[in-house]
Amino acid sequence: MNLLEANHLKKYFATQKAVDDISFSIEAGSIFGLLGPNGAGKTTLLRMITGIFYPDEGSIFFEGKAFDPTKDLAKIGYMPEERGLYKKMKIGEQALYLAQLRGLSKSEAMAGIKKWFEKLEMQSWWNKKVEDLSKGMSQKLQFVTTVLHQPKLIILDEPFSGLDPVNSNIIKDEIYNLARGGATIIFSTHRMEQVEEICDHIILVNKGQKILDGSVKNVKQQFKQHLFRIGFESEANGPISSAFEVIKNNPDHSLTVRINEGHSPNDVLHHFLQQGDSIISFNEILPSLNDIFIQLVEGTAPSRQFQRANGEW
Ligand SMILES: Nc1ncnc2c1ncn2[C@@H]1O[C@H](COP(=O)(O)OP(=O)(O)OP(=O)(O)O)[C@@H](O)[C@H]1O
Repeated sequence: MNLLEANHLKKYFATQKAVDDISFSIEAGSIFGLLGPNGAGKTTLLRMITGIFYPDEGSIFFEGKAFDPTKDLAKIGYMPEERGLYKKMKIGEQALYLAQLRGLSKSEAMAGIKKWFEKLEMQSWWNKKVEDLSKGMSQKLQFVTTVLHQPKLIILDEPFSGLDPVNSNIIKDEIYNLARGGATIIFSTHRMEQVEEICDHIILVNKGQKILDGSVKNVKQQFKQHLFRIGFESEANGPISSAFEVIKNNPDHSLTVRINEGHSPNDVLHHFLQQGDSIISFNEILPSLNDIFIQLVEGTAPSRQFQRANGEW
């Protein structure tokens, strides 16, 4: 079941087509990556999903019904890229205030804050002011205030910016836990390695248009270049065949090969076995999301790691 469906959304600012006919759907309980370069239209899309902007055209459905910000916003937690915390307010009071603003009673809010502050080791922060927190600490506070009211849809714009690796992992685990508990997550970022690790499904937007939509697995399959890395016990005897092209002879007795059209991985294995080579590993090399992103957004060739550097492989 889809928690959210966006149909042909358009938002123009004067002549700037910030979002130009974008449609997508988000399955309930999934982690959905909204990707795109600077100025692509991500924030504008998120602002429409959170009722900050009305679309010029198109429609949004939330839980199968036309999106109604007055009713549905209580079920959404949005952590925008520009953080909105009151600098002079104490941390505990602020969390309490924001939770009540999102519909929790004081006792529900207190219980939630206690649970989250313990989980994220923030208990000693209660009487500190926001202005006394580091960037990473205020990021954690913002995360807590986003999820405290147990929203069905959690929208996180660059949630790891400013976090050290330990805190990034803690927040990442909590994102998984929230999804496992049934929440749906929209995750907007430029950091492709995090997307690859966390997201089930992605869309890539560029210049206001959607240019890619699919599961992380399918997208990587779609852009694969038939590259394989074959490990040998000792140097391969006969690395010449019409079935493949050697892209790189690696120092660890392995070859990176590209399989030629009309041939299969079995043909490659067959060739080396016939040559009497002892194969110890055989792995497909799929492009990283970073490669795919750069290829689609910049129009450059993929798999930079396999491009010639100074004429050498
Ligand atoms: N309120 C606005 N008024 C005029 N133009 C706007 C407004 N908001 C966004 N834009 C323009 O719309 C386009 C998309 O902007 P948006 O903020 O949605 O991009 P983004 O993908 O979130 O970028 P970033 O990754 O840099 O945050 C940009 O060209 C931007 O200048």
